[in-house]
Amino acid sequence: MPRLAIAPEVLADLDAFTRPTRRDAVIAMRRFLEQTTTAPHPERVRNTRDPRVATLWLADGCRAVVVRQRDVYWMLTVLPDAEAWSYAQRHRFSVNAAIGVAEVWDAEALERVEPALRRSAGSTGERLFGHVPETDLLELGIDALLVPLVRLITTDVNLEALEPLLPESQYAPLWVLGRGGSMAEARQALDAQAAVPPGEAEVDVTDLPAALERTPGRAAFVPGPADLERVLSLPRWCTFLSPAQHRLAHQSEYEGSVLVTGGAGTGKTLVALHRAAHLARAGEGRILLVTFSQAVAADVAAKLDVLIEDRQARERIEVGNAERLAHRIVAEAEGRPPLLVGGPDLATLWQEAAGICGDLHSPAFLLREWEQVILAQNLCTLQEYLAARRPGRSVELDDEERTYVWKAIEHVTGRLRATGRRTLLQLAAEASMLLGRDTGDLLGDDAPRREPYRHIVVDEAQDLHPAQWRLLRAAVPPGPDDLFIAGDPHQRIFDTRVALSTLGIKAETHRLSISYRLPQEILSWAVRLRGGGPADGLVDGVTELVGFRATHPGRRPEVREYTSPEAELAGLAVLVTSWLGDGVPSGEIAVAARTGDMVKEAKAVLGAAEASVRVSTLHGLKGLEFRRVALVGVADGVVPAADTLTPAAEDPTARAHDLQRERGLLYMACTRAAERLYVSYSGRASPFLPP
Ligand SMILES: Nc1ncnc2c1ncn2[C@@H]1O[C@H](COP(=O)(O)OP(=O)(O)OP(=O)(O)O)[C@@H](O)[C@H]1O
Repeated sequence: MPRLAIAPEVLADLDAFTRPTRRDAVIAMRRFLEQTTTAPHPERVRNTRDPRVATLWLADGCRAVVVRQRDVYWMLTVLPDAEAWSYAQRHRFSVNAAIGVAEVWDAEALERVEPALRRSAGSTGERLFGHVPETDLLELGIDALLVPLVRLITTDVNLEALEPLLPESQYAPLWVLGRGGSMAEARQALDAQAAVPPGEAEVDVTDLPAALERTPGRAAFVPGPADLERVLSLPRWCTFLSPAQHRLAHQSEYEGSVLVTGGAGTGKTLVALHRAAHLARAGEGRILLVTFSQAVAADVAAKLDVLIEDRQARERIEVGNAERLAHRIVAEAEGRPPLLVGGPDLATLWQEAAGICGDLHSPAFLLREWEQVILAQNLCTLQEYLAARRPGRSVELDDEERTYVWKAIEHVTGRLRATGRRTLLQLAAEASMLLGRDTGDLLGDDAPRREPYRHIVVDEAQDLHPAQWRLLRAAVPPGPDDLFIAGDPHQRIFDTRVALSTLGIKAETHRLSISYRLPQEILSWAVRLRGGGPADGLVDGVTELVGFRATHPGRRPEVREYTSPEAELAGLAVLVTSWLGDGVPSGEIAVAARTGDMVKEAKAVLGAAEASVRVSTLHGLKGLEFRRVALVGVADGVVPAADTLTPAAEDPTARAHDLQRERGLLYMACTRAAERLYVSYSGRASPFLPP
């Protein structure tokens, strides 16, 4: 029986055919797998660059291109007849000599660009890889046939133009070298292309079937018709991960905790979903998948339903957020749901507290001190507070001042206690103490009384507060695969700059750097907006955005200036109407603004224009993705929101952090757009917008 491996492109290719043709094509594939008498058979194509390539007739005007070796057929694409033959003639198929993965490259297109490269090389002495010895290029897995062409490349722009024509496993190390990276860095980029390391044995470049087994992102083996149906009917992200994503999600076991960082759209959520699925299938205990909000949780839960076929495994995973977990634990312990304090009441209490301090410190200063120093370190007594470090707070407080501040804060906590109310962070702190007390050494398998989870997978980890981290830490016993954490410090939208190591979470760290969501133009614009600089939190030290790149080109973001807010809103209505007119489903369009008032105005104007799409605050976009995103009111004084900034006179460090947070918020919102980004303002532009 033949063994069939499906490439990811086949899914979208089949969708391009009419429904009856698609159905016939799938029936033909099934017959091929089962080798029935009516099964299609491989037909040779004339003038191919590779003798192993053939086509399979699947339906009228619909043909698959396969590369065959021994009993394995790698199905690369499904196209109308003439296009299938042309594809078969144009491409080469090889095994990367360094890491043993299967590769496809458009040899004809490369031959066509060679004269232009030669001309450009002739007109200048410059060579991007002139200094790199041939042995190094070969060591980096560059195919010997390609080395002469690589030698002709003069600039990184030349190289980038070749990206669509080269296999990613050859492009990735070249890209690093081309930007001045060292051999070691280029080797790292190459190794990241191996989903399954080739092991000690030397790679056999003639063994394509073995290479396909090492290339799960480009070849899904379908042993039988049921597997075939499943791969063809599921969305692509369920089956095909990039090598780095695959390795992270499917490693059989990690010794302890894992942290995955990466820029926007690099697949962190996807990896978290696949890791949760992997752990659930391995079948040991309950798993909590923590997301940021209930809205995102619903989306994540629906994706898990699609990803995990086995119902028992699916039921092992609970999707929730830290607030909900804390609420449940406290409710269970106290026998009734805890009462939460409302925002206005809390604001009044902080006003009173500031009065107690003789108005030496503002309510905002006291609130920060409480959340970022006292709750963050779980300080329970004045003595502990007097002895504590106050990281991130630049205003020094001597013992006397700290005692005043403590008293003021005690006023708030005392009033809350007296009225039986709590904040969400207090609830988290309480829940982690309850878990510590109730589980303690009961976390083992012998007495799993309140042991909540065997594994916790955390997405959007950059915005969790230390109190919430302590809760998660207490909710899973330390051990192999206890915490799998994904986050991006550059997208942080709250003031929670905490390194996991300071919370006793020692995580091995990995990084994803290729964005599958953002077109290159949106990515580079957003990076300029973010400042490209480092961000702290999660990891020790800082995370840089260097090496962050996109897989595809697109349109540049459109930035529009208006003379008045009315004109800006009218412009928004025209824009969204035109997007809907382009056939973009309303669920794939998002409009957002910094303030609630602007959200209301945008809703009103879009409602009047019968352009009903999602409209939210910038915060409301977190964790989501849309084809097209319009951000309005991105003006000076609005972004950053003046009322959220600590006055520099009061605490310059806090102000700098506030500005970073606001910048991160705008960056996060901009990077939700998979296809088009529109940003508008009236008056002066936000200082965050790149020139
Ligand atoms: N290997 C891949 N191939 C194709 N598409 C991918 C791949 N990895 C991720 N994607 C797609 O890219 C998009 C972004 O993925 P995901 O939401 O997991 O990224 P993220 O890193 O969590 O993003 P963010 O931090 O910006 O929220 C999704 O549409 C996802 O399906």
